[in-house]
Amino acid sequence: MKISLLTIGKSNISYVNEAETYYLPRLRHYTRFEYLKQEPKKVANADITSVQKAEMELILRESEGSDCLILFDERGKLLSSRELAALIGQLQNNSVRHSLWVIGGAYGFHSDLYSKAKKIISLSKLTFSHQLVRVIVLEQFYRAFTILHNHPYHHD
Ligand SMILES: C[S@@+](CC[C@H](N)C(=O)[O-])C[C@H]1O[C@@H](n2cnc3c(N)ncnc32)[C@H](O)[C@@H]1O
Repeated sequence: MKISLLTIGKSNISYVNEAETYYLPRLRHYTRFEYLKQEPKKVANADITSVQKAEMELILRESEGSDCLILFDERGKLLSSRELAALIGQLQNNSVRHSLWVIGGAYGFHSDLYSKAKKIISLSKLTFSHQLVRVIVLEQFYRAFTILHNHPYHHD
């Protein structure tokens, strides 16, 4: 299964760049992994809902080529690392060809987007910056694949 991770928002933070340099080759050792970075939408005289709507349209356009849309959102379902690994394994076993996982921008997702997603995953009850979530998700994807391949990285 190809995994695409779509991120929305600017990021020139060195710890994010370092995490990308560290985890992307490790992840690509296990799977076809596409990392898509989109700039936040600029809308004239923008209110938050208009920005969310423009970003939802962008996400839905990206999702046209995939067969499973998954959102990261603090209001979603909390998963352990083993449960995340199990979800990836389940998608692979269900012959999902291409899953698109999305980290929202500074304002989060438009309310209409939630019903279009197959899963909504929370990484914590805390709200993190979109930059920090990139680091967490890259590490958790890597951890998930080491779990699926019984490689000694995850210990519980
Ligand atoms: C700064 S947060 C969005 C802001 C927040 N929704 C709000 O109402 O202000 C940016 C993105 O990071 C991701 N995110 C932040 N905290 C998260 C968490 N605990 N679990 C999963 N995703 C999270 C989500 O994709 C979110 O859209």
